[in-house]
Amino acid sequence: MSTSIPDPASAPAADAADHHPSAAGLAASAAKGGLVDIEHLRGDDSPLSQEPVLSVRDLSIEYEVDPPVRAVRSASFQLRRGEVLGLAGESGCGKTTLAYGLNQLHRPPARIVEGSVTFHGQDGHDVDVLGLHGADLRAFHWSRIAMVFQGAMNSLNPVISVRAQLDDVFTTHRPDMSKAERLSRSRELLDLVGVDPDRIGAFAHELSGGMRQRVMIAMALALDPELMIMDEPTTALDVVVQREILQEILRLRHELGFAVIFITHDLPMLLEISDRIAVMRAGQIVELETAEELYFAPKHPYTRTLLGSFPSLTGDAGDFIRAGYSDEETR
Ligand SMILES: Nc1ncnc2c1ncn2[C@@H]1O[C@H](COP(=O)(O)OP(=O)(O)OP(=O)(O)O)[C@@H](O)[C@H]1O
Repeated sequence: MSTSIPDPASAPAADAADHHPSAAGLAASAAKGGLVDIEHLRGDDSPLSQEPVLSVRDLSIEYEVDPPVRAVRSASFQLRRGEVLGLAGESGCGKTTLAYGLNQLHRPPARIVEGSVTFHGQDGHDVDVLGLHGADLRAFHWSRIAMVFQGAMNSLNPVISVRAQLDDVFTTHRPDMSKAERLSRSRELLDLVGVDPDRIGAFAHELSGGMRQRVMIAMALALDPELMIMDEPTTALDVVVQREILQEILRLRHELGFAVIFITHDLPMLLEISDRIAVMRAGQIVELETAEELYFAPKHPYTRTLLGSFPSLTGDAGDFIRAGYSDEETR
């Protein structure tokens, strides 16, 4: 059964802001309590447009094991150009399977059972993502949709330098670039993600975890993708580095205009960084709303349960997001 997802065009972010305290207000109050101590960087001049970059329709994915596991069930949503869409839900609800499947990065025993994924390129052409194969699919990865996953920083090759690894992305996907252009673009990318370009000759073991993850983000950005899928990209990092990298990601999407699908267990964090949040339960998207709507007026009982499972969001223990608002406003 198809999940009913509100049409993004009929639920603009501004609507929520009209009825509830602003996102910036959420952040300010969060900052006071300090538990989700990240700056709210979406800002009022978010690059969010109404134009879609990705349309997912009735996507179902199954693990062909005995008995089969239907990990994603008729997921439908539309992602807008420049939007940060948070994907929330308890462990095992299908977030990672969805993220890999919609990008055709899933591996057996996972199989796409039904559905469609359409990428709406900035060049005006639509791409049937699930119809891509071989060289076309490889070209599509990185250049249109890039992925950064939790262990990404550990997948940097330990025996070759950062320079060689960035170089590799360009020689594979942009064979016309000269050596000088590759070097200059690589240095520029490191600078963009907050790594000193002079570290370009470093090997992975010479870099901290945070720096390695930044290098992975630089690699993901190398070919100017229009969408970044980030699966727990900061979970393995300490809280301070996590916060710095989140700020960097949001600054970059603001500067470069790519959309982000951001997966994490950390609902308070998603409330801070996302334009909209999709809540998944047992393979289904049960609610998709602006962060404000989701927090102040959750519709699905599971969303309320999920919010309730973070005492800092709803209870007396943390009381940080509510700080500054009366109980009436947050009920
Ligand atoms: N290789 C596999 N074979 C069989 N079942 C699998 C496999 N990988 C995942 N699953 C099942 O698919 C479902 C969705 O898993 P998935 O990893 O996508 O969830 P998730 O929400 O990303 O979880 P987490 O937050 O813990 O990463 C779970 O029931 C999981 O047990």
